[in-house]
Amino acid sequence: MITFPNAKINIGLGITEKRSDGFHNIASCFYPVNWCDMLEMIPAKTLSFQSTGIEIPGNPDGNLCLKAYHLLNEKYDIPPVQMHLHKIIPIGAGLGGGSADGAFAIKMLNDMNQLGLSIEEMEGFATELGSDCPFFIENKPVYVTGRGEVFDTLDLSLEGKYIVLVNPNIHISTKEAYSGVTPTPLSVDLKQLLTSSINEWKGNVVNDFEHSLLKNYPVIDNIKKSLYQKGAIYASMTGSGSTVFGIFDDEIDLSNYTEYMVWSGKLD
Ligand SMILES: C[C@](O)(CO)[C@H](O)COP(=O)(O)OP(=O)(O)OC[C@H]1O[C@@H](n2ccc(N)nc2=O)[C@H](O)[C@@H]1O
Ligand SMILES: Nc1ncnc2c1ncn2[C@@H]1O[C@H](COP(=O)(O)OP(=O)(O)OP(=O)(O)O)[C@@H](O)[C@H]1O
Repeated sequence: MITFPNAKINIGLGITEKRSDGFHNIASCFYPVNWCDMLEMIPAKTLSFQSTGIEIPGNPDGNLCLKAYHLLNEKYDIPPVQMHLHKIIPIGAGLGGGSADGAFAIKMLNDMNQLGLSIEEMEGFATELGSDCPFFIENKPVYVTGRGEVFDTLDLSLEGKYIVLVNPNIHISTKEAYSGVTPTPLSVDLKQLLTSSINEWKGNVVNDFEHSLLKNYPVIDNIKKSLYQKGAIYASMTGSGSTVFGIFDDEIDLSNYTEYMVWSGKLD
């Protein structure tokens, strides 16, 4: 079985409160984009994992695909699989790529072994893997609060809009990025803003990580400015960086981003 775990962007990201468990409460819109990894699992005699494509830092035993397997195996004693991840989504990039791999692994193992898990049960397992993981179970635009696992429907469709994602090859650690932010309650009704016209977003829909990170990494700031110069209706850093996205009505010329990792396409 093969699947294509996709990235997400954060449209607006309020970091509202530091929690007693060390995490932060956030408020954001998570929106799927089709920049994808490839994940294959086939039944095997022993459990194994290999990855190709972009090199993944750290020990392969800590890969979220394997962690997903162990999580389900603990409870359901599932047979071994051979896993192959072809990594394409930039890492430490605010795109939730690792989280998508973990969540898709849960969904694949559920299907392959006919575990019959509900969406809520899979989201519960995904939350154990990471804060961004549960979103990728349903994988549709939502308004998110809590640590990233509380979902509220959002009447927002950007279908047909053209999106450009530019990653300046900088790896930003999520933990460090959170430690550089002072949590503040939302000063606007983010959910309402998101469901108003996209033309209202510029300057109003804010990612709280930008304040510190755009100062520390001028290249991120410059990419954001260049996307606006190219006519973006809205541009922002996603998650804890370092990727910046711009939303446009039509395709744009990408020739001045050749030194970066870039993905563009229409939103679903
Ligand atoms: C920045 C976002 O991508 C926005 O969607 C997410 O909040 C990050 O989610 P993630 O990469 O899945 O992060 P996790 O693997 O759960 O946590 C990594 C570290 O980030 C910090 N962290 C993460 C999520 C959160 N809501 N509050 C936090 O403070 C914690 O220090 C945690 O130890
Ligand atoms: N499947 C995976 N893909 C990428 N990184 C993984 C994966 N599994 C585990 N990791 C570990 O997670 C670290 C990256 O986590 P990090 O949260 O910074 O990035 P991310 O998962 O690409 O998404 P984001 O930047 O949005 O948080 C890597 O350095 C690696 O050690």
